[in-house]
Amino acid sequence: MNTPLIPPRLRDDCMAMPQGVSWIPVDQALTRLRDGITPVAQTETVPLPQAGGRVLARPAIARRSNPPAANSAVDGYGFAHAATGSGIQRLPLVQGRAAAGQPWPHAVPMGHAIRILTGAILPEGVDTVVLEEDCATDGRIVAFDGPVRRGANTRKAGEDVARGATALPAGHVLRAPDLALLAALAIREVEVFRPLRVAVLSTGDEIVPWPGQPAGPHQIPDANRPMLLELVTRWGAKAIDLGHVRDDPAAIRAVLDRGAEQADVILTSGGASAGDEDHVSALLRTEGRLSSWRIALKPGRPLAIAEWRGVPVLGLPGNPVAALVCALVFARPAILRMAGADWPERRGFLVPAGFEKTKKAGRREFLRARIGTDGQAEVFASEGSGRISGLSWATGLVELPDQAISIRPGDPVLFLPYGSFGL
Ligand SMILES: Nc1nc2c(c(=O)[nH]1)N[C@H]1C(S)=C(S)[C@@H](COP(=O)(O)OP(=O)(O)OC[C@H]3O[C@@H](n4cnc5c(N)ncnc54)[C@H](O)[C@@H]3O)O[C@H]1N2
Ligand code: MOO
Repeated sequence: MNTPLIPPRLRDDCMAMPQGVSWIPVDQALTRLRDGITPVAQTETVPLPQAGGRVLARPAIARRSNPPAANSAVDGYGFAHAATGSGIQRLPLVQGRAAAGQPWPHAVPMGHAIRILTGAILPEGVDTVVLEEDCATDGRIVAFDGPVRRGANTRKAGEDVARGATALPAGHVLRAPDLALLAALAIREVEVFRPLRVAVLSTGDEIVPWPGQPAGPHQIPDANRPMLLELVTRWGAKAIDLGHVRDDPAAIRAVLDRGAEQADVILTSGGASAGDEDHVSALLRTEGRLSSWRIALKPGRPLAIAEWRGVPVLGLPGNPVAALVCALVFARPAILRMAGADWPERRGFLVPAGFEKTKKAGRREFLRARIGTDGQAEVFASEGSGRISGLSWATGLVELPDQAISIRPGDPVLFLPYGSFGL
């Protein structure tokens, strides 16, 4: 007699795991990922104007001080403090002037003053400057109300950075303000790590590559690939577009091989979970080295962290929302660290929740969010992982801790602006 089939109790929760199987907490998966990373070793020297977005391979050492010499912080009149006191001061003016780029080459006699402009090197005999707005003058004498503070309105040589000091450490990603700093310190070129090569690949029989034929009703345009290529480019990597492959293990294997030859890291999307056509995770498990899979994360639980022919692979879930969240939370720190930068921790700030939510304990959740005019975090109306419009609606993510179970309006929640992920 046939035994009747007995299904498990209906839970309708894709985070509910079979007996004995546990989800890997996000922090543990991130630690494993970080520990498995070997940063690129090759470096190159590039001229400063081309160094934006690159990662310093050596500390940047100041070749000159900033400022190089003591100078005036304002337009005014300079003199030796020792010759002044309390009450109205009247000092004869030296007939000349010290301006930025036009230093006064003589000494200013004790008890005299000189017209001086912002940025001008303090002439010999000058250690203090009084603002022109605080002075009266007839061109021969300058008068002001004392006492003035010794050294007022002046900047000391090297008060910002002294020659020989470390201006920026190795591992620093150069941004626009850093180029200003290094230029000021006469650093004309920098040694940086070579750009990381990141290959991006989409999978799925339903996916129509872009640019491609018009999509039929059973097909959808490839939304993940343009997103991921743009992200990795923004993160300073050289993006390698491996295109789109069908749900065919042989074809996916061949493209992963190509990726492992051409790139330092491979990002795939789709086929990460455990369905009949989820070949990416299956291949990574059987022929690669899968280190983490099934992460206690929503969205993005099927994220696969693995190696293919020695090259790290992040098998991102196909749902675009999950693909973005996994890219920001996992791929970004991995890519930056591999590129030689410090491992970036997620940085956000606490804001009052402008929403109410219950969640299961034991999973990290990321919600599409933005800050409303009241300063509270609003979340997108749907948590559906295919609702791509919410990604554009949002200006960041709210991260809910593993153990949180209920969030009420006004509770502090962590808001991670897109900008904190380099978007
Ligand atoms: N029985 C279960 N089914 C699913 C589970 C589960 O635990 N049990 N997990 C769900 C979750 S969560 C996600 S996320 C998806 C992830 O699955 P895959 O990584 O295997 O992704 P696919 O099945 O290939 O695609 C999912 C979804 O995303 C669309 N997609 C895929 N690639 C793209 C692309 N490049 N651009 C735009 N959209 C894309 C695809 O058409 C599917 O609709 O699995 C759930 N299922
Ligand atoms: O969690 Mo899936 O990763 O919903 O999109």
